[in-house]
Amino acid sequence: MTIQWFPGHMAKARREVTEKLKLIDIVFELVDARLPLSSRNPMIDEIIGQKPRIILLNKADMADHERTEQWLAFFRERGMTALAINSQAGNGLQMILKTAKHLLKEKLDRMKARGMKPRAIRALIVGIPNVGKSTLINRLAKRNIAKTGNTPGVTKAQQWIKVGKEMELLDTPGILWPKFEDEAVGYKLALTGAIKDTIINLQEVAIYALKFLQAHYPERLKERYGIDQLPDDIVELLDDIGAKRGCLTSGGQINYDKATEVIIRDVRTERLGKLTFDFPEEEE
Ligand SMILES: Nc1nc2c(ncn2[C@@H]2O[C@H](COP(=O)(O)OP(=O)(O)OP(=O)(O)O)[C@@H](O)[C@H]2O)c(=O)[nH]1
Repeated sequence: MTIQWFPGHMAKARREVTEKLKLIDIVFELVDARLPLSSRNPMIDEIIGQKPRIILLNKADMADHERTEQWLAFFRERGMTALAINSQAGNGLQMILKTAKHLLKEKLDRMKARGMKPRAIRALIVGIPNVGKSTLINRLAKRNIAKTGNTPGVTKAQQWIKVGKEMELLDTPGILWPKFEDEAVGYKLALTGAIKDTIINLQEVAIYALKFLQAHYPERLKERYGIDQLPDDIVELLDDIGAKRGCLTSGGQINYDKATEVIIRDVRTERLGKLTFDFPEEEE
C-alpha cells in the first residue's frame, strides 16, 4: 500500500508514533538499504527524541554491498547504531536482540538493582511504506504471531507480539512519511517501488535511472544491454536500449513506454545488479 501524504496525515502519523513511544524501550527504524537516506523520515530524530534506536538497513540483499558497508560506517561514526538485514530471508536478525540488549544494558541493570522482575524488552518498528515492516515483524515472530495481551492504561488497546522470551514487539508498526524535498528522492523512491507507479511519470523515472547508472554503474548498463560505448546523451541511450531490447512501435520507431518499463523492471528485479542509490558523501 502506498499512502499519499498530506499535512493532516503527517500530523496524525506523528501523533500515533509518539503515543506508541511511551510504551516501548527501543525503536527499530527500518530503512531501505538501497536508499538509507531517501527512505528515512526527515523528522525522525525529532520524533524519536532520546529513545534508544537501532537503524535497520533492510533489503540489504538488493543493495550494493560495498555501499552498505559505507553506510554502516557512516551511521557508526555519528554515534548511531545500524545493522544490515534481509527480513525476507531472515539474515542478520539474530543481531537485533543482541544489539538491543547491549544498548539497553544500563536500563536493564538498573531495573535489576531495584529488585524489579526481569521483563521482555519492548520494541516498536517504524518506517516509511513498503520498507519491509510487516515482513520483519512476521520474521521475528517466526510467523507464529503470539499476542501477549493488552497493555493497561492506554486508550487504544495495544497488542504485543512475542519474539522469544526476551523481546516483545508492538503488533502495528509506526508508519512514517518519506522525504519530499527534492525530486531525486521521489525518483529513487519510485525506482525501488516505494511510490505507486500510477502516481508518477515513469518515463522521468527511467531517465533518472539511466543518468544515475551512467554516472555510477556504467559497466552494468553496458553489460546488460550489450552497448560497448555509452552515448553521453540520455535520450540516445534510451534509443539504443529500446532498439537492443526490441521496444519498437509497429512503424519501427522506439516505443518509449516499453523501453521505460524494461529499464524500471531491470532495476527492480536486480537484472542490473545490486544497486544503492544514496551515497554517504551526499549527506556530508
Ligand atoms: N529482497 C527483499 N525484499 C524484502 C525484504 N523485506 C521485505 N521485502 C519485500 O518488500 C515488500 C514490502 O514489504 P512489507 O513487509 O509489506 O512492507 P511494509 O513496510 O510493511 O509496507 P506497508 O504495509 O506499505 O507499510 C514485500 O514485497 C516484501 O516481500 C528484504 O529484506 N529483502
